[in-house]
Amino acid sequence: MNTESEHVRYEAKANVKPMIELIGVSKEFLKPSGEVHTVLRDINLTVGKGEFVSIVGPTGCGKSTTLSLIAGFESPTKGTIRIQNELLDRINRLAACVFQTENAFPWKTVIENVSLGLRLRGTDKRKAYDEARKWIEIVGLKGFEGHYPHQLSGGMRKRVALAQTLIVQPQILLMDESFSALDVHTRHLMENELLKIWEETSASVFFITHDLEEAIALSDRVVVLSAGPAATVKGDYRIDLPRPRNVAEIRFDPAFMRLHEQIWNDLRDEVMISYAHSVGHK
Ligand SMILES: Nc1ncnc2c1ncn2[C@@H]1O[C@H](COP(=O)(O)OP(=O)(O)OP(=O)(O)O)[C@@H](O)[C@H]1O
Repeated sequence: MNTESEHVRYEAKANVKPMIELIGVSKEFLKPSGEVHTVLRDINLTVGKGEFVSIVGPTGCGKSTTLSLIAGFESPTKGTIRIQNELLDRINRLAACVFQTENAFPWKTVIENVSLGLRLRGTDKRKAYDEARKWIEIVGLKGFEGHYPHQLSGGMRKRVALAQTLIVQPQILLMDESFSALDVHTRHLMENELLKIWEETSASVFFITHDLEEAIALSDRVVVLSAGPAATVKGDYRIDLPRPRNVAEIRFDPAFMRLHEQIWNDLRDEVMISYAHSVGHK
């Protein structure tokens, strides 16, 4: 059951302030042949402050490119990106990324890895370690502070990656297939963990996944990108399922199934187009 304060928090989300805005964004790359390859075309997309937005779309359509643009790793060929109402024209300092691959240095222990972000920002060692211990506990790794990454399971290393990212308290969390390498059970645990942590912060999350069920279970909105080249926003769905959610159980909710059917109808067409392209190119 939702408490009253949770209810107010999620009601308020309907009119949240924009944190990330992509306005008429296109992205082109030059092929080695010199030909222009348009990956994204005229993307209009807003992620509100504290909002959890997932993006789904056929393989190769431009999801990671969209994330790179928001992170400021790449700049748009056309259009603008605004972060908290300011034009983004450099690395996005409010954002932190969690990728599919792990971020931990193998020669550093868990606490050294987790505290690193703060140390690099100039925090003294004792304070950084105190803060790291707190985040290690939050992600369920208390007792493993002195372990090296190779002494941990894949799921535990993913927890280290989350703690490494969350310790700097980013206002924007960019996640690219972050849990896709995990077995289903560990994945659900991590997803629930992520929701719990996110609910305690006001971070805006931009989450890339191939898994529509994961997108619906986690998000406030699911955005469908069309098949590339020149992918654009095909659908933008509000997921008004109650919170807090248990990602494993919410899938049995009839409202979840209705949303799944509706979004899948949109996504399936794009997956088929993308598949036809890939077969055509073989
Ligand atoms: N730096 C680059 N230079 C040239 N082409 C690029 C570059 N980055 C991405 N691309 C191309 O842009 C397209 C979209 O790639 P992107 O990785 O964004 O897709 P995606 O939707 O994240 O893919 P997947 O679902 O397979 O992870 C691909 O055709 C890719 O080859």
